[in-house]
Amino acid sequence: MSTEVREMFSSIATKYDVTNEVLSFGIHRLWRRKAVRLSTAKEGDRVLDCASGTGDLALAFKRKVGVSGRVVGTDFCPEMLESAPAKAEKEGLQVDFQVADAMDLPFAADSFDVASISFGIRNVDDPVKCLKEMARVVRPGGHVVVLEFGQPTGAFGALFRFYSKTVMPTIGGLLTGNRAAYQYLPKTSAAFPAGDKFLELMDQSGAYAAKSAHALTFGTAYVYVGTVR
Ligand SMILES: C[S@@+](CC[C@H](N)C(=O)[O-])C[C@H]1O[C@@H](n2cnc3c(N)ncnc32)[C@H](O)[C@@H]1O
Repeated sequence: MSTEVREMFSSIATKYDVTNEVLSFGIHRLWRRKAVRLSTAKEGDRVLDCASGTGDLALAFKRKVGVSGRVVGTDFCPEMLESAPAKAEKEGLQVDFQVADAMDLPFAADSFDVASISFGIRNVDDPVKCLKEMARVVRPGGHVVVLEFGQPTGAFGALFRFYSKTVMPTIGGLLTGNRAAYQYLPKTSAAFPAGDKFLELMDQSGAYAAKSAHALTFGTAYVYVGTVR
């Protein structure tokens, strides 16, 4: 499974940002800012962004923690990370990008104040193991922040399901040449635990003293925040 996921992201890596921008109408930027706010990260903090991809959330954290802070972005797909250092340099931001699996992080316990993962946890083989591993590298009292798609309900939900099942694969396919990757996205989002169900996964990890779920854009996405034991 993880090899297939890595190959899929490798195949869309160079077109990932532009496709993201088009398909989300730029809203992903607001969601990332909200995730940074909810993390309570502050100037000087050490932040690890897992499954960082092209680095957008890592860059958002670096803007927050400033020059005295440290941000590391990791991903198990080197091709996804390829454009991230140049994006950071263009903005004059110092972020360290490394290849690493979010379920087996090459960092000592308690190395970070915050660990994050955006639109990544849905793709890992074992989300509970990942939540546990992210908590391991964060100091007690620090935060793990997860940004992930949800399943909006009502009229907006119906519109979103139509959009994600028809428009997304068509536009995503045209822009990246990999229609299947943009069929995978709505399919996995529809099946992945959202809201209270995701909080149950956090409980199962046994790693969090407190947890909360914050719905974004009528539940299209959620930010989950866990306080590490
Ligand atoms: C949809 S992209 C999200 C990228 C980025 N976080 C963002 O918000 O745009 C999912 C990313 O998760 C990465 N990924 C999936 N499973 C992973 C794992 N087990 N360890 C590290 N990265 C993983 C993929 O390589 C891909 O870059």
